[in-house]
Amino acid sequence: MIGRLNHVAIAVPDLKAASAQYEQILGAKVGAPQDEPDHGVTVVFIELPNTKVELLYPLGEDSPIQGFLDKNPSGGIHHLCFEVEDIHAARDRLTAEGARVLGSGEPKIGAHGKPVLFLHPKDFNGTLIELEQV
Ligand SMILES: CC[C@H](C(=O)O)C(=O)SCCNC(=O)CCNC(=O)[C@H](O)C(C)(C)COP(=O)(O)OP(=O)(O)OC[C@H]1O[C@@H](n2cnc3c(N)ncnc32)[C@H](O)[C@@H]1OP(=O)(O)O
Ligand SMILES: [Co+2]
Repeated sequence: MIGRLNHVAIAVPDLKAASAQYEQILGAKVGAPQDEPDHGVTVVFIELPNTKVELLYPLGEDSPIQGFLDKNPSGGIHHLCFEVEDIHAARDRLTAEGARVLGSGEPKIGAHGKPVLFLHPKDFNGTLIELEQV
């Protein structure tokens, strides 16, 4: 069911500093910040030959990543995003297997304009999983 690793997301305390680090110290191709109010984050994508890094910074009062940054003030790996062909079929299969789909259970449009869903970290070895339909 899951396909390619679309991105590894890192929550950061300072988006500008983290972007500069990837661009200047790690020599990566860093995109411009994108506000995603529907998700409560500002994101920066870093294109790599085989996947992407998604830098995340809280946007707005009730950002879903604020709790994570409060617990991890220097930042940390926040989630893995896997690609799926059919996000509704994936959701239904995962739910049938007892996995918790976060939010309403209906996919939202993510940063790439594709439907995304999130699976509870406690059901996947302490790792927040995002699914993106490609
Ligand atoms: C623009 C979209 C973009 C894209 O790629 O297209 C994105 O990726 S948007 C990314 C931001 N959106 C989300 O993360 C949505 C899904 N996340 C959530 O709903 C919350 O973050 C949630 C429910 C996973 C955690 O929320 P919160 O931290 O406020 O809740 P708790 O404190 O109750 O946490 C419960 C439990 O889980 C642990 N936790 C929290 N976040 C993570 C994480 N990222 N990885 C691993 N574990 C996590 C937290 O420490 C608690 O554990 P406990 O042992 O009980 O302390
Ligand atoms: Co993501």
